Amino acid sequence: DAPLEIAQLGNDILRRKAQSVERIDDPKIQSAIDNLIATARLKNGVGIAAPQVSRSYRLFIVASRPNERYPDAPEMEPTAMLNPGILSHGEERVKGWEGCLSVPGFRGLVPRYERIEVEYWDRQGRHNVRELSGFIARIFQHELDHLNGILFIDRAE
Ligand SMILES: O=C(NO)N[C@@H](Cc1ccccc1)C(=O)O
Ligand SMILES: [Zn+2]
Repeated sequence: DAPLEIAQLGNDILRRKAQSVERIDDPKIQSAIDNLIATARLKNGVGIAAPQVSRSYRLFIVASRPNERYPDAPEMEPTAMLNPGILSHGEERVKGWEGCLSVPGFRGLVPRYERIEVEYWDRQGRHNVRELSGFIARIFQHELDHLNGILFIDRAE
């Protein structure tokens, strides 16, 4: 579970469309999940996506918890989300501050949907459909962008 090197802005892997995960029970996928959780914790991140540790898979971790940058972040168990997607969203967008472990030294005001209905497969291979809102919805959208080669600076206003 050694924390992994985080790709920085300018690294081409951050601009690629990541590949769908075919076999969730593949030991390579399961160890990537463990490494991502360890890396997010070490870097005090509230989320992290596989392309950021140079694994171009459609996989990220959402691990919201209060920290000095986001003191009112909700607490949740770090959750691996595989082959995620947004099924529907409300009209309302809200601007909020974001940063990125791959873009150190920058923060930006980014508009995100306030409420989204999402689907993803968890690390046990179960299909999940959930309604997300607020900061957790923001993290999901930030991480989903990473799987499509989009960074928050592309959206910051
Ligand atoms: O770079 C990442 N994830 O890709 N980590 C960001 C995630 C994030 C997302 C949305 C709002 C604030 C912060 C972090 O600072 O933990
Ligand atoms: Zn990021």
